[in-house]
Amino acid sequence: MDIQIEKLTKTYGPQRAVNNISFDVKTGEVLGFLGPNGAGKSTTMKMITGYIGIEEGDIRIGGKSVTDPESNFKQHIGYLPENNPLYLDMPVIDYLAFCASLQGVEKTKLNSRIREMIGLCGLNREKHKKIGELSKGYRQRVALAQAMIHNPEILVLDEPTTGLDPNQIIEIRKLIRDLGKEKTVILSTHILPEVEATCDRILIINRGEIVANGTPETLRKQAQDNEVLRVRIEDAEAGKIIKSLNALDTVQDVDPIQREENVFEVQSVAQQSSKRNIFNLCVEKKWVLTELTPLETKLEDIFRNLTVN
Ligand SMILES: Nc1ncnc2c1ncn2[C@@H]1O[C@H](COP(=O)(O)OP(=O)(O)OP(=O)(O)O)[C@@H](O)[C@H]1O
Repeated sequence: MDIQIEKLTKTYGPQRAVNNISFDVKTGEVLGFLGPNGAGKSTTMKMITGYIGIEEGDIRIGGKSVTDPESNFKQHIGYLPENNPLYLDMPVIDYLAFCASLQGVEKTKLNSRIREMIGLCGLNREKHKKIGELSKGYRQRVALAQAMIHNPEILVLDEPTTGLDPNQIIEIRKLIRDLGKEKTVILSTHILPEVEATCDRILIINRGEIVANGTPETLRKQAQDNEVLRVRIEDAEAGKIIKSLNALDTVQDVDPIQREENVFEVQSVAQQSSKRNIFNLCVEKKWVLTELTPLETKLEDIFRNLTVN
């Protein structure tokens, strides 16, 4: 089920938490929502799930506006809020049964659905404990189980792996990827490797505005106007190599790498590649080229450049 966000705005007092943002999410897509603290991620997610109202703009879910009283959009959405309001006195299994009935899961399917979620979220040993007795990570698993209990077509997950141990993080990321093949998933996180591991597309939001939207590869390409190559050339003197590399038309800058003999970072002029020129130079000079690797811009750098103000 597709989601369309159009010119969405939300103001708290004098502050615009979300400022005129528009984006789409398609079925079978996992969208990673990134942004520094206070950027407006949770506010956007709360509007998508109907937790708070829309001030300006529109959200269409499966083509229908959430402002249409007949759209029943909430039944299609599973939501893991940032601070999940779990009922601490309820045993896990009763809580899931309660959530399932609230979400309208048919009575005949209730037990099998609860069993499935308990297995999927690794809650078997804890299922009879009260939620208040669970560790932080297990509470997060219960929260995930409740978000998925009614098998919704859309999942909105606000920092889904917070508090989980490394094994469970790997399992939950795999689960999100698998779910994302058929469902529409939006997840927010501060963990950049998490986005690379789970998301098809990244949206970066800063001070309520979208500052980037694309696949990790596209964002890297956009950020990297100039090719940077790591080059190792042997059987020649470093000074001569630097001089010859600098003389190539496509090369803008050459930096020798400290502590590594005859290794250089070569930056090309904008929109040009120096790979062939470097190879041909080594052939001509009879130098041995043992490394020629493009250096990628790290997602961390892209994020910092777009969000540090
Ligand atoms: N109920 C509220 N009342 C007043 N201001 C709010 C309220 N909720 C959020 N804000 C403000 O709106 C801005 C965006 O907050 P939001 O929680 O959406 O950010 P976020 O990107 O989810 O941040 P974080 O990564 O820290 O969770 C913040 O400046 C926040 O202080």
